[in-house]
Amino acid sequence: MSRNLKDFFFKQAKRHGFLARSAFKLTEIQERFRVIRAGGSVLDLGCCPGAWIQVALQAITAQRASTKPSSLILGVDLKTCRLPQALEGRQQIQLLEADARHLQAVQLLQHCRQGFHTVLSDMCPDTSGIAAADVARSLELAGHAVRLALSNSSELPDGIRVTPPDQSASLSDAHETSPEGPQPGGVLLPEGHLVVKVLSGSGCNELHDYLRHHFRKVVWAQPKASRSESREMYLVGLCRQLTNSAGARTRVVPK
Ligand SMILES: C[S@@+](CC[C@H](N)C(=O)[O-])C[C@H]1O[C@@H](n2cnc3c(N)ncnc32)[C@H](O)[C@@H]1O
Repeated sequence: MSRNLKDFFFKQAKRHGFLARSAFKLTEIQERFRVIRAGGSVLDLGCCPGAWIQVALQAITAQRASTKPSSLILGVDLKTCRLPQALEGRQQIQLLEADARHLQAVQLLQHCRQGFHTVLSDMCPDTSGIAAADVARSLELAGHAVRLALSNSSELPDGIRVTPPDQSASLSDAHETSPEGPQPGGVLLPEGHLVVKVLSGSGCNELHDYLRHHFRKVVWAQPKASRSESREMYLVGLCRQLTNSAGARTRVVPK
């Protein structure tokens, strides 16, 4: 991105009262793919300083849907996220200070029992400047976001290391069981959407291919507000599909 464009997004963020220019990345993704729905629930991994929370709040409260009980944003970050006063009091926003690599889906479902309509991850590691190492660490974080969303860590592509899920932490009490077929693991509801940041490099295509088994459509997005020197890209998985044990997709009826 040119210096001018960089200044443009910085100024725009100030003008619109966004906490960071990153707001425009999610805004662009939302305008293109409608990943967040009015009245929906959103898990925002790596939420600090809170610009995506601001964008998500606008989306879930659109069409006067704010009073729906499902309307919630759960922001997770390693750091303490201090939101401005105007946001702090909003009942739709909950914050959790935690390392996403050590979280289990059941812990997140305690905040939103039905599951989330949208899972976002803008998590990124502190970069070292060594491209291969940075890509690997960003893929690891992306892998954890995918694990929490879908909870099928044993199927994650080679090269993506994730903490093994706690087998004792059963999700069966969080998602209804049905004799008709496979049930969702993780926190993402059937037909829900996923947005995950990765630094492009080795392993990204494998993650893309993996997600294709779980979503009706998977696309790459590179928002204009991303810095041109940055390798960051977003994988967008649209409409989660359930898979059976053989990996075949099953038609799901949205809740
Ligand atoms: C680019 S910032 C996110 C910006 C945010 N989307 C916004 O618009 O305000 C990346 C965040 O990921 C967080 N992060 C990195 N590793 C994490 C981890 N393992 N668990 C939780 N958060 C993490 C960092 O603390 C940082 O705040």
